[in-house]
Amino acid sequence: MSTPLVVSEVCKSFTMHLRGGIKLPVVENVAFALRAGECAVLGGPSGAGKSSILKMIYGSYAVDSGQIIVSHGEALVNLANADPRTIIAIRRDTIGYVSQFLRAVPRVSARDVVAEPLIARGEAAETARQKAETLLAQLNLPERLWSLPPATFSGGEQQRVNIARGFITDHPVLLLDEPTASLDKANREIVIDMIARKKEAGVALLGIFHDQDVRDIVADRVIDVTGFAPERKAA
Ligand SMILES: Nc1ncnc2c1ncn2[C@@H]1O[C@H](COP(=O)(O)OP(=O)(O)OP(=O)(O)O)[C@@H](O)[C@H]1O
Repeated sequence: MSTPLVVSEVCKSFTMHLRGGIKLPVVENVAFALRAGECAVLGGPSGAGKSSILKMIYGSYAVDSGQIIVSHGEALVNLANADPRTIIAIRRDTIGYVSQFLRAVPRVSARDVVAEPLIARGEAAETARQKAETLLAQLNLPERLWSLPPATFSGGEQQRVNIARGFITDHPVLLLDEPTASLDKANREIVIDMIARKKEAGVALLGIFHDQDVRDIVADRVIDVTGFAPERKAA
């Protein structure tokens, strides 16, 4: 079984420039590997560093030290020191990310927001839009909303657009930050089903799910982030 992501010895602290430059360590020596076809879940209390770990893997947060090795096409790339162009290419082709909140682009329809990652990978616009519609229908987003910009949608509607956008490509690694937080039970079950299908397709998923029921269903294993707490190491 392939291992598309290996995290080792990753440390992260935040420097508070407005507080005299003090350093707040968040996680130390983060280490785990993600296998194709599994869904691992980051566990631990609020503030333990779960979102920070996802953001480092997506290249949104810088890494202080350590390695995040991702299989990108034929190459192995260390995301911890990758240049911005490489990070953009990895986001286009290798690592997908569903955040908790949709960053809505003004005047772009929900259909096009969802289709955009496929078009960026070279898919014909019409094919991408059709696939977007299929996903939006699957997620029960009313058809009358498809041609509207999502800025005025409800929280749950925006989240479904976000999920469709994250799931439309066949990225080998998919990061999920609370993808079901604003959804009702019926739509949560649809997303659980979509996660299962990604696993069957060999995608490696890493998620944060505060909803215990969802977590119990989707998680093949839980990575306890408290094990990477700086305080514990010092003790
Ligand atoms: N951009 C930032 N600047 C400064 N501190 C930050 C930043 N992002 C996160 N932190 C701090 O890092 C710590 C870990 O935050 P993080 O969001 O990763 O935790 P979490 O486990 O995902 O929490 P939650 O379950 O509440 O979402 C917190 O103390 C938080 O205040």
